[in-house]
Amino acid sequence: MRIEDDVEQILIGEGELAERIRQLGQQITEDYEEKDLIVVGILKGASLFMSDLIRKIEGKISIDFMVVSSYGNASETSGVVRIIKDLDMDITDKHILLVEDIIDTGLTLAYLKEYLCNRKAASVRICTLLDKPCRRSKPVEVEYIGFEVPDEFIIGYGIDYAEKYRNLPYIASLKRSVYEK
Ligand SMILES: O=P(O)(O)OC[C@H]1O[C@H](OP(=O)(O)OP(=O)(O)O)[C@H](O)[C@@H]1O
Ligand code: HPA
Ligand SMILES: [Mg+2]
Repeated sequence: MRIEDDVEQILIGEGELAERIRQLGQQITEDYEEKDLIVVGILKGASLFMSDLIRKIEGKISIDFMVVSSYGNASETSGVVRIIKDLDMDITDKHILLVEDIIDTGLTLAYLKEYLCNRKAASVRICTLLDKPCRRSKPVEVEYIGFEVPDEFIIGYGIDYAEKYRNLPYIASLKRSVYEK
């Protein structure tokens, strides 16, 4: 079976992604002018978005990564946010921008925001490529949003189902028959 056979619908194409990421980069550049900024990518999902976004941010930023997981191979959250790799850097008095691929229930980002605020960062803001607001169970403030997506299981551009489909260059919905069997 080809990977495309599991795609229900392409929701956001490559061109649209590139243009929105350019706009986000410009906005972040303006908002953090003269500030000591660490951009933190949340792996694995944000890997592609992070690498494209930071190339659209001007200025002397630093980058770091965390590896966090709560979905595993399932299509619903386990409810437990596991930190598999923590930050390498000391974030005391630094401005932190968390970069995520998708906010769904809000559990992951609410947990991470509190976790980093407790480490005495100067500020912690969130930039997510996708927002699925209809599924939110944990409210969390998000400063930068790329696109809103419907209540479908999303794949592509870094986002997986059971560790597959991250390599699709666009954002798509996954056929129900794939995750409901
Ligand atoms: O708002 P929530 O319901 O918490 O869902 C969002 C989180 O779920 C996904 O991570 P996942 O646990 O699948 O890890 P991954 O990035 O390695 O795929 C996604 O990358 C977000 O981090
Ligand atoms: O729709 C989704 N797709 C993949 N991973 C996710 N994690 C939260 N929501 C999703
Ligand atoms: Mg995942």
